[in-house]
Amino acid sequence: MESTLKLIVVVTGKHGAGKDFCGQVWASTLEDHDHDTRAVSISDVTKREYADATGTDYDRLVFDRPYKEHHRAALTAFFQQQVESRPELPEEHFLSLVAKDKDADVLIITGMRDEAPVANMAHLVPNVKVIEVRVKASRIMRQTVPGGYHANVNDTGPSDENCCPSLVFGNNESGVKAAEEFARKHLLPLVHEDLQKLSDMVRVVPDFPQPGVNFRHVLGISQKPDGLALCTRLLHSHFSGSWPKVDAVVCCEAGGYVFASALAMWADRPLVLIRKAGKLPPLTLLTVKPLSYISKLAPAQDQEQRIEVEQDALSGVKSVVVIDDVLSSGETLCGILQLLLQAGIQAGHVQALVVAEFPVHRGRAFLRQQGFGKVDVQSLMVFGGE
Ligand SMILES: O=P(O)(O)OC[C@H]1O[C@H](OP(=O)(O)OP(=O)(O)O)[C@H](O)[C@@H]1O
Ligand SMILES: Nc1ncnc2[nH]cnc12
Repeated sequence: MESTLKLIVVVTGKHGAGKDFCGQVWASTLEDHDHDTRAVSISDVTKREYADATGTDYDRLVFDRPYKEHHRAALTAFFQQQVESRPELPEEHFLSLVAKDKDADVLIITGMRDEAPVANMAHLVPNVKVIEVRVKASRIMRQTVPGGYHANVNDTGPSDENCCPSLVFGNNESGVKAAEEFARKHLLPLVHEDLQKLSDMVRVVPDFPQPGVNFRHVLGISQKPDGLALCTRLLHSHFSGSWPKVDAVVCCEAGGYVFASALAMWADRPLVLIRKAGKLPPLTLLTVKPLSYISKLAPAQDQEQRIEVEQDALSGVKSVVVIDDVLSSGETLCGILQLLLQAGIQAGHVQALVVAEFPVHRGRAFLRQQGFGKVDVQSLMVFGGE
């Protein structure tokens, strides 16, 4: 599908948190900065089908809050029933929205019920960056929204159990101003032209390492004039956490070393190096992992790898950022996370930042399956797998 879309923002949060309000404000802030932005609700598709099936008024379901509240439980049951008979329906709804607004720069989607929208949907639009922004508001605040929080409404909202939103917006203060400020600070950088500049530095090599693969030479950025400096600056500024709270920058040989070393120096944080087994002196922690997606395609070799980290390098370390050049199948990041876990560092204290992600290989879904969904994973660029 030919598309100009660069960014899809999926807005999640509890009932009455102000998701639609935020979506509208963020869209107009991005518009003010010349990014063609559309804010749409994925539940409108279901509302239309529900209205057709039950003879209810579609316009009132969308615009009349009390009317919508009255039908909320029945609408939810209707959607659940539909999904039971057609499990692929959420993906179909997502793709139909994207197809409608494929000529925009940014699409802001509210109303999605998926637990982990980035892990579950991003592979469907592999050239577009997809992020989840969770809107959080106190119960008091949610009660002030017209037609907002009702004690009898299922209030669980999205769970933090095995997933981590890309960003969180606290919708508690001065309404429009705070939401505008959030869009300027956190969303505008995601469509900044510097990312395109970085992407232009990635050489595409057809039929490498196998016929049919378009290899993206992400590591080659560091061989371009100013490439490493640009990439380091972007990694530093795109990190959504707080650098002073990071105890160490963790990386695995070989690709990760280049970008992690430069970033660790820039952020003034110590490095922790993971190497293939047998290279680091004892005492070490060890794990066995399958090869990365791209290494599996290289000429015959073992299908497994043993990787190690020095125990001492992680002693006293509580919170880390993992840096890698690429995330594709997630095998490498999973191996790193297993080593960190052995050292007592839980997923909730790890953030991962990669230069390029290949969502078609479903790395995020794999990490969730392995129990690492709580790790906050961010990527500067995304590439399709063609
Ligand atoms: O998500 P995955 O499928 O694991 O792919 C990502 C990994 O692939 C590459 O490493 P590779 O293992 O090929 O080794 P290298 O860095 O030594 O080239 C890259 O440096 C990442 O670490
Ligand atoms: N096409 C590709 N180029 C470089 N690294 C990759 N990892 C997975 N797919 C890749």
